[in-house]
Amino acid sequence: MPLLKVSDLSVSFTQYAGGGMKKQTLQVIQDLHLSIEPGEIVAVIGSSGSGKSLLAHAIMGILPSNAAVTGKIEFDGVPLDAERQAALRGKEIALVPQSVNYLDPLMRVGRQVRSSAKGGDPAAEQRSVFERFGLSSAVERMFPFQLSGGMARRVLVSTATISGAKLIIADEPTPGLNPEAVQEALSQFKELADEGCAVLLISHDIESVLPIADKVAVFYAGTTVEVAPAADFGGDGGRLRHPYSKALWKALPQNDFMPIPGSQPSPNALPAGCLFAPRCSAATPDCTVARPEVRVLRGGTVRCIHAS
Ligand SMILES: Nc1ncnc2c1ncn2[C@@H]1O[C@H](COP(=O)(O)OP(=O)(O)OP(=O)(O)O)[C@@H](O)[C@H]1O
Ligand code: NI
Repeated sequence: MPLLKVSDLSVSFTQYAGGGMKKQTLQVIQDLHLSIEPGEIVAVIGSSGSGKSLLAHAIMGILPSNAAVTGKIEFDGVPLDAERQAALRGKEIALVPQSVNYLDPLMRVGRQVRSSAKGGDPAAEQRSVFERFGLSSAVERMFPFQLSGGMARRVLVSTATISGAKLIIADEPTPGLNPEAVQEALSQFKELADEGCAVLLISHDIESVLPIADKVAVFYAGTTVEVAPAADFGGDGGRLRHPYSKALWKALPQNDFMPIPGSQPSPNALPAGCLFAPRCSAATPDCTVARPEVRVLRGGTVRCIHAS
């Protein structure tokens, strides 16, 4: 049984445009599906604005109050409603945020990390988790502004680890880190997965996450166009199922370095049929009729009527 199962998730925001007279709906996530098993690392890949962070916030239950959510999120086989989200947040489900701005600027970091401990001896647990992630005991007494980027990231990972969470959601955990620090950060997530934790790893950078990911979910304009075993990202991309995943793969410098023409549609101007059709070289008139359903194909899933 998956630890987390997201089905048909949609998120929209209502905004008032044109001097507050006109109401517009921004459809930011549509019919999104995703599941993750204990011990598994699922990488969520997609360009800026594709809905990656909003998915994380929807699972955590921290979307802004003007967001309307439909669909189903289940954790451990039980629906994850607002009450359960509040009860599990920071305990069974932990977020490793992108930025140190999520730390309390006025509290020493040791104390912040200890406040997430679930065991009986928070001080001992905090020391052991700091040791595990190479943070000296002096760091305990520092304030967030005194930390380097790499130290701050280790503090954030320490907080998630000490909580003993079953699901860790890491939102772009490696921005601005040098390549060695990126590898170090990713190996820490791999260790947590090896200990049985499910890890949802959000990233722009498909290459760096591939070595540790089990599955890759490719996001486009607020939906999952493909979920593939990580091993399918290889060679000329021929094992991939969706034209967008293939195009992403081919766009990498070490592959064809071919950019994808056009741009991702904005949430207030989504095309009627397949969201990728306007940019797809394989699109036919059928593609513009309706949103393609999710299909299971060769051990993955795809939303494309032509995929085979
Ligand atoms: N509070 C909000 N109100 C209206 N629109 C929003 C709100 N928050 C996010 N959006 C829009 O939702 C879409 C998805 O945003 P999201 O932050 O999930 O993207 P992302 O994939 O995480 O991008 P990035 O890689 O840049 O972090 C974007 O078009 C964004 O502008
Ligand atoms: Ni984001």
